[in-house]
Amino acid sequence: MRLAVTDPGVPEIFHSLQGEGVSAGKPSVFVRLSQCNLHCVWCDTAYTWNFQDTEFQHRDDAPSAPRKYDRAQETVDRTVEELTAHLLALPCRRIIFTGGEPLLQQRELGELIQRLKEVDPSFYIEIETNGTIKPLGLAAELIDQFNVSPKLAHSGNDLAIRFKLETLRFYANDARANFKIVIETPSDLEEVKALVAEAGMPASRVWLMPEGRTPQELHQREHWLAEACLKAGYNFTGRLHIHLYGDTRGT
Ligand SMILES: Nc1nc2[nH]cc(C(=O)O)c2c(=O)[nH]1
Ligand code: SF4
Ligand SMILES: [Mg+2]
Repeated sequence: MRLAVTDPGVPEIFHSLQGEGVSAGKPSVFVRLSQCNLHCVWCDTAYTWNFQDTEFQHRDDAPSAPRKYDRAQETVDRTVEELTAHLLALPCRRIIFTGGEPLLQQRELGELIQRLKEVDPSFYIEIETNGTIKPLGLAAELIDQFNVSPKLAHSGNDLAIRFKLETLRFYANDARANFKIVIETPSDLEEVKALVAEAGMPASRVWLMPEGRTPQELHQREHWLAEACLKAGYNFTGRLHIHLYGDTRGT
């Protein structure tokens, strides 16, 4: 499987508190897989996809110098066997596969989860996914919780690649899925309401989260977003890890 790295050659696997959404505050092991099928302008893990041979644009780009990452330096490959051994040795059974988009590697991911649960059925598996890819096979069967984060227009992705109605309806009909939508401005609320209605997401399984990669940016949005959640009946989530550690790999 292809993973992101904290340092060249070191896979980004780390023990931290889940910072976002329904399980916020829970001790977890994160496994960050490389590669994404979307290219959000504000993505905080652009080192999983914004490689030198691509044309993608990101907010961090300087006008004449796009911020691009070296694919070889930013990725590392590990077999399912190696990852199984690595995760079994860690003192935490809540595993969160994130990325990038982890379902791009769902066949191997399913095998990895199967091996983990064979050894220890108490493993609890969350996945952070952008909601454009349906889980299949072992992944569909064995993932305990889908944290689905559909992207709005402000992400900069074309509608055709970021919005897959049938896939969102699939998640809306699966009680293991909850939705975590990144919000930038109060005007995003109308887009959220239309999305929630069209996909049939129950409001009780919808979390709104401020966009921000610094405590200051988050703070600016938290107050009006909390009010908006109260008014519309959605859940609110901050980004605990940004307040605790800043925008740092491996946290
Ligand atoms: N602590 C912590 N919580 C997180 N929840 C979702 C994360 C992600 O990057 O997907 C994340 C992350 O990177 N760190
Ligand atoms: S879907 Fe997630 S990982 Fe992919 S570009 Fe958007 S924010 Fe980044
Ligand atoms: Mg993150």
